[in-house]
Amino acid sequence: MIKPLAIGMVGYGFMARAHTNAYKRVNDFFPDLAYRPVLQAVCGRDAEKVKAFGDQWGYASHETDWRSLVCRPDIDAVDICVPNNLHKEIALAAAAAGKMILCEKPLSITTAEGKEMCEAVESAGVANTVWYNYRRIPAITLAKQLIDSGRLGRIYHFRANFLQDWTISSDVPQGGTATWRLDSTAAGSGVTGDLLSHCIDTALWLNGKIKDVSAMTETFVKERVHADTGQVQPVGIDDACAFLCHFENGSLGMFESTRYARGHKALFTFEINGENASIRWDLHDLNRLEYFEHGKDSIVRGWRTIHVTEGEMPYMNHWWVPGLSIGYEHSFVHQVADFLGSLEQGEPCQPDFRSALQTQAVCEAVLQSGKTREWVSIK
Ligand SMILES: NC(=O)C1=CN([C@@H]2O[C@H](COP(=O)(O)OP(=O)(O)OC[C@H]3O[C@@H](n4cnc5c(N)ncnc54)[C@H](OP(=O)(O)O)[C@@H]3O)[C@@H](O)[C@H]2O)C=CC1
Ligand SMILES: O=C1CO[C@H](CO)[C@@H](O)[C@@H]1O
Repeated sequence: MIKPLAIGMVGYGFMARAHTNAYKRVNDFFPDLAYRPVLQAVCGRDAEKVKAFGDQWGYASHETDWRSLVCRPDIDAVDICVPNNLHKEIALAAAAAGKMILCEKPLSITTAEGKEMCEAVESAGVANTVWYNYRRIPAITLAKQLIDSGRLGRIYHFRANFLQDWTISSDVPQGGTATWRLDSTAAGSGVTGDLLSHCIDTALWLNGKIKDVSAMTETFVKERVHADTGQVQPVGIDDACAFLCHFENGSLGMFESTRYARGHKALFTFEINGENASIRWDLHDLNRLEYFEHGKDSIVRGWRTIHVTEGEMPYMNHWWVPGLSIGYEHSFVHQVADFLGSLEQGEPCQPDFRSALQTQAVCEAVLQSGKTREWVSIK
């Protein structure tokens, strides 16, 4: 008998849509799972909008205060899809109420807060995961398999970018419901926590721990109108960030992110250079992995494209016939499938809070180094 898992969704914005879609799709494409998500309740402060979302997507009820939602006895798992400054408080309350937690990234605003969140879920013994969903794009999961199988040999370089251009205009306000990412109180940081956190999570997963970082951060537009107060206020987030790092395996890392790269909306790319082979990937072409293997005869050696659409490739036997592509939204379906699978196995679903804390520590060190202009070790 399949067991119901009652979801309490906090937030009804971009990620709430992506996650709800995943909860609705997962059992049809992963029919062997022992659990079935049930859309029990959704929460947001605007009663009319949250009700409309709940009705559209099929939630059984709605709430306007997350404190009521996390205490409801008919909720098994709380999904945190709200601005970053709310993650900690909601997670602590949910853990205290004995709920499983699926928390959006970044885990927290600071590493100290992240530690509290880890301690809370660990002492409550509740299942937990953080939505670093890009790991579950099949091409990235395949890259992990290729690296772990030793095909690349010793790794020398890991470089990653996450580029956007949506904040170039100084007319974009900070704060408010649509632009909370520019308000340091709500977001914690700018591109470091919002975008580089994805690159860092991917890097830690593929290439192991980072020892130290040296960063450069910039805030190009120094003042913006605050959407809530209408006042012009200083901007406290990083608009752009680039950092160098040493990985524990001896390789060097180079990372860059900005919201001022005209022409780029979501250019997430990475490249890994090993002694025997290199890999590169681009979110714009997410079903392909570029691969170069030095061992091939030199007359046929060269970069080749692996189409990650074959049944034996990660997750792909759950979708269409070989050769047909999947998209961004499937990474969330995969994360839900893995979370439900991990409940059955009694295993953590990675990245769990403890693992995501590593990403948080790197983000914090990057921001510190951006201020001090010194190398900072990761604690
Ligand atoms: N994994 C990924 O790739 C991505 C992750 N994210 C992360 O997801 C999180 C949410 O981002 P996103 O979905 O884009 O945000 P949105 O701005 O689209 O939605 C935020 C939601 O939070 C609700 N909200 C805000 N304050 C409260 C509150 N006090 N109580 C209850 N609900 C509240 C808002 O509704 P109302 O105003 O009515 O309260 C709104 O529904 C962030 O942490 C972000 O970093 C975002 C995008 C992609
Ligand atoms: O992956 C992502 C894409 O961009 C969003 C912002 O525009 C991020 O919040 C998100 O984590």
